Amino acid sequence: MMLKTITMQWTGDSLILIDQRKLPHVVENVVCKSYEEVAQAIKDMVVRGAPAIGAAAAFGYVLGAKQFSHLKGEHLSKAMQQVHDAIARTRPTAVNLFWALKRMHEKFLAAKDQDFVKALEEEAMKIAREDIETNRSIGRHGQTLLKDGDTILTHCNAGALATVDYGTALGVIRAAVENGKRLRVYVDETRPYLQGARLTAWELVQLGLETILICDNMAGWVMKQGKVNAVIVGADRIAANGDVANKIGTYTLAVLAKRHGVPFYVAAPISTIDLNVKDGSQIPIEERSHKEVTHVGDLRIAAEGVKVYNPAFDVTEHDLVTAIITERGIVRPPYEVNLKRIMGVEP
Ligand SMILES: CSC[C@@H](O)[C@@H](O)C(=O)COP(=O)(O)O
Repeated sequence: MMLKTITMQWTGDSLILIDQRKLPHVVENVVCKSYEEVAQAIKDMVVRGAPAIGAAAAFGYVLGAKQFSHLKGEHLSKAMQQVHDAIARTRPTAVNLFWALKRMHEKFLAAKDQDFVKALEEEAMKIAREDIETNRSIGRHGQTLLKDGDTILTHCNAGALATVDYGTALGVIRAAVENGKRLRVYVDETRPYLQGARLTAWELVQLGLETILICDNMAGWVMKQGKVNAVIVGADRIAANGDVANKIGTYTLAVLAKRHGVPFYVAAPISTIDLNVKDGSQIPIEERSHKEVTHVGDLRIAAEGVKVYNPAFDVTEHDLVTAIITERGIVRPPYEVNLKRIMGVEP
């Protein structure tokens, strides 16, 4: 069983990840041969973006199963729980990580006495292939919201690199272009980790789109000048009421979009919706290293001794979200009812 995309390759006994920390200057891979190495790669952001983290976690779980395949009964169950927990501890906000691990763990529990490694590998491949299909479908639905000549603003990276392939927010843009619409895209640099400048700009330029990089604090002025027709972002977790956790700075953009009458769209798979979380206040927000703020790359830019606050995500309240684009269609308010409906859960 093999899989090869820009973001990841599954060879059967290793997960090869493009090292997103080094892009766009260096295109280099990190080879993971154990679940511990996959967990470290997620934690260190070799691989990042909610759907990509989910798929990588699933393959990490398979590697764990291979490492412990000599065990039986209780010993095996304990070891697989340990694999699950080690990968789950890496990053707290993107629910796709927990969604994929739950799916893998349930498969393991159901497979038990059969060839569980084979069953798990099949499940991980299914998660990865489904993700590609899902993103294409998000694109098909989302592109209907855009028209020829539109200018889009996006934040962070919700492209092929943040998924197994194709992307969510960038998937919508790609699908529109594939449908013959000419688009221009403003890309927020996305301080402090610079996913926009380093990853999204790289992807869009390769796709041949007119791509304009701006600093995050320019978005308001660009909107005020009437240069933006729609904002499209991805999501790390969507609460039952439609509140959206996404990369820090997303909330600011949503407020600005409201102020300027610009539609604010969130493109995300159903696996990003967490009905167990009532509203955004219950979503855990990851705080990352102070060095991401005090430094650009390895260059220190802030005074020694300064205090730092570095939340990696924020929550945009549902009333600021014009629509949520999923693989099953476009969801509009009231989200409380319509998200459940699209997920096939009784409201
Ligand atoms: C399709 S990716 C959606 C989100 O995961 C993305 O916008 C984002 O916030 C990524 O954050 P990151 O910290 O780079 O993993």
